[in-house]
Amino acid sequence: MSALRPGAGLEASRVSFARGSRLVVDGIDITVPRGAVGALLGPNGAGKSTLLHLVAGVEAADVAALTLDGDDLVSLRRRERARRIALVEQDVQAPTGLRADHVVGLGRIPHQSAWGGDTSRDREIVARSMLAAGAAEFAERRYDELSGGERQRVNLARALAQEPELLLLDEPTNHLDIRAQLATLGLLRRLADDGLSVLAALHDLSLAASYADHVVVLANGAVVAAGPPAAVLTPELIRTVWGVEAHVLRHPSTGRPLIAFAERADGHAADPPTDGTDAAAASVIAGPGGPEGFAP
Ligand SMILES: Nc1ncnc2c1ncn2[C@@H]1O[C@H](COP(=O)(O)OP(=O)(O)OP(=O)(O)O)[C@@H](O)[C@H]1O
Repeated sequence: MSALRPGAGLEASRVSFARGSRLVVDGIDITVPRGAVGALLGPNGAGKSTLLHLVAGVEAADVAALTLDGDDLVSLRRRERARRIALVEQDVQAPTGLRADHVVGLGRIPHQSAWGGDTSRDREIVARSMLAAGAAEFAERRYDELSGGERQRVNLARALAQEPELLLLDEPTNHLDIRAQLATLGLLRRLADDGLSVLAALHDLSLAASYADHVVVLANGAVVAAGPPAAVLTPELIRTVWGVEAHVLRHPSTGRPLIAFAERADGHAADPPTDGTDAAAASVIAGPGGPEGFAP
């Protein structure tokens, strides 16, 4: 990794945004240092997608101080911002009939001149991005005929093709089978290790704890906790924010938090485990060091 200057990465402060009279993002401060993976957690409607949109510039914050590597994002021209920040959204509209590799090629637009068209370098980056995101096998298929998980991989490839400094992802594991989830988060981890800043909204607390350096928990548009996963993801916090009972175990190989929910089928909280055996019954996930990529 290259030497970092102070303030490298994303620094967002006092980010606020109202829809009508309702403040849906309420004075949020968030930092994602260069080379770090940050996970944005919180219940439905907490404001995660809205915050990602505000950072990406899809919507304009009412109030915000946003810098990327010390540069003011708010005053940056749209094209420059698109060169430096990529957003993987949950639902992407693409023109009907477009091939998957052409959708990925859209990620090159901020780097191209108006009359230049695709260069061999653009095509090489598209192919490399599709391979990294596990989407190479769909390259010639129509995007609108792909499954949800296949489209999700193409969306990630498109963002990688943008060659951003900051990668924002809204539930990037949505629709993905477990192998693809682990491959995606492993890929994000490796990209961050190479210097990318990553901020992903996630619902799976154990996956977030396995791959993120830092988690930020939102509720009602505000940050309720932030810090290393092991410090933040406590049973008390999970009960307060999500209203569910959980046991926080240790991943047997990584030592990172592993969340086992303690809700019984009748809707009542289960009794806490009496020994460590419940840990084995919890869904054990591979942390960094698990599957290396999409190839079987
Ligand atoms: N287009 C919209 N018009 C009006 N309200 C909206 C719109 N989009 C989002 N909201 C509201 O803003 C709040 C924050 O929504 P947001 O999508 O950011 O939450 P989220 O944390 O991403 O939720 P989820 O986990 O369900 O994706 C919610 O109360 C939501 O209903």
